[in-house]
Amino acid sequence: MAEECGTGTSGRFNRRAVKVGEAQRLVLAAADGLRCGSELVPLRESGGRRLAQTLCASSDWPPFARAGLDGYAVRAADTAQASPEMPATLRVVDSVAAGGIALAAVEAGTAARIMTGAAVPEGADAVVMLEQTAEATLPGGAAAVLIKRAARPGQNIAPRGEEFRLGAALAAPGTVVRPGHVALLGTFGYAEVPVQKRPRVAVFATGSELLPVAAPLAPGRIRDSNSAMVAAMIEQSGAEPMLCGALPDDPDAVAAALERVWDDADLIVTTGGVSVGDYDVMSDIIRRVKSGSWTGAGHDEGRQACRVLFDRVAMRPGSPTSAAMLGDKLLLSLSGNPGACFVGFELLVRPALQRMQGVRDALPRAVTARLAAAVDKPSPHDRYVRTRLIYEADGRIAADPLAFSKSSMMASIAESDGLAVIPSGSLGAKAGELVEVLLIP
Ligand SMILES: Nc1nc2c(c(=O)[nH]1)N[C@H]1C(S)=C(S)[C@@H](COP(=O)(O)OP(=O)(O)OC[C@H]3O[C@@H](n4cnc5c(N)ncnc54)[C@H](O)[C@@H]3O)O[C@H]1N2
Ligand code: MOO
Ligand SMILES: [Mg+2]
Repeated sequence: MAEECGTGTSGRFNRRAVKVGEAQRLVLAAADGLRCGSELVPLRESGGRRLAQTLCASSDWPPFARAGLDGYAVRAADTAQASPEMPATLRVVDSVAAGGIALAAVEAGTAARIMTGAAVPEGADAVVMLEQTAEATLPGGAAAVLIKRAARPGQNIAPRGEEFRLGAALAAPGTVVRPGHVALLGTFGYAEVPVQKRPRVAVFATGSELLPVAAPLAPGRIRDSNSAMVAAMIEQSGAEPMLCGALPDDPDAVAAALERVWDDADLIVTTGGVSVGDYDVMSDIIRRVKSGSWTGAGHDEGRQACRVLFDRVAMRPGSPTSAAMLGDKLLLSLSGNPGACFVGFELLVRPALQRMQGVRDALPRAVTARLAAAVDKPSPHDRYVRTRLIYEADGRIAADPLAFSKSSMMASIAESDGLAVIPSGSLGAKAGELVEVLLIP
């Protein structure tokens, strides 16, 4: 079937590996042109989304000077000489609950009973907690309060604008909305929140050996686990997966399937079929792109315009990972081997999705860690080894390379929270060596 794709075997082995950093630069530059725009969502649905613009305080916060506890609003000067033996006696002119407004100002010799969160009445400059007061009655029957200790001006009052001034920035574009942001946005009246639209990502597995997850195993066949894994990673990146199932090893069927999702997808991710084998169908598509046309005759010209970004990356696992622009769509073709598919996603797809959501700093974050065990496999390319990070008591980090970490293996994927970068050319790395570890969310 691969021979029918138009280019035969010529060019099959003619693939120049680009460095990982170069592949990331190419993908991020492409993703910059794939911004998905913004939308308004109700505040309660904004958690986990990325802000589309800087959001600002719509008032001072707090919006009025308010009591920090239950007590009496007083003029500090009236209490300057107060002591347990000689308390200051103040006439109580009002009682203010949170949400209420005092009808009377606090003038010399008076106080207002006040509850936590209530607006401090005019004239008062301190609040004395209930526990430091006693109720009394003045000759003539008016209510009074005894203050047993001098109050400091400003005590137990949150002044207007203490936390935020009107117009202060609350969060920058690209910020992931966390529960604390939701609280701020609610406080400032953002019933709807402008967030980045979720990129829609079409996911195709390729390989005639693949069975749906629900199917029983059959001789020589395996279930398509990459689609579900990639969909989970897409969701974790704030985007929306469109699962398109498994495609047979037939380039025309693949081209037709890519065209079917064209209008709905912002990005297309495929897994499998990128190496040099007879049935490696995505390599056929990439070779068609190289030769200038991937759709076949009679198709939309805009879709035909196409360009290969790279068809090999200097990394292990995932060296055959390929990328192309098909018209204005970005195609990222990951290896079929689950370990390589996972690493390819972390290094290339997640950064692309972040950038499409307005994140400048889209590449994986890295820490320096000490290898807990040797990785003694030499490699012509930088090797990204699935590891478990151990945060030690002295603040140092150890990286424990996981077993069953071959490209074709899955057991280590679930357990890994980092990719230790073992530089190319070496004999690997010894236990105790310091290495860079890319963090996996
Ligand atoms: N002669 C050479 N052979 C291979 C080379 C090479 O350079 N020369 N590269 C090897 C490397 S490195 C990798 S990585 C793989 C890449 O393979 P493909 O991306 O072409 O993937 P497939 O051939 O389709 O499948 C490989 C493997 O993964 C299984 N697979 C595929 N899709 C899924 C899926 N959706 N869910 C679970 N498992 C999947 C598939 O059955 C195969 O076992 O090529 C090496 N070969
Ligand atoms: O580069 Mo492949 O992904 O090692 O197995
Ligand atoms: Mg293959």
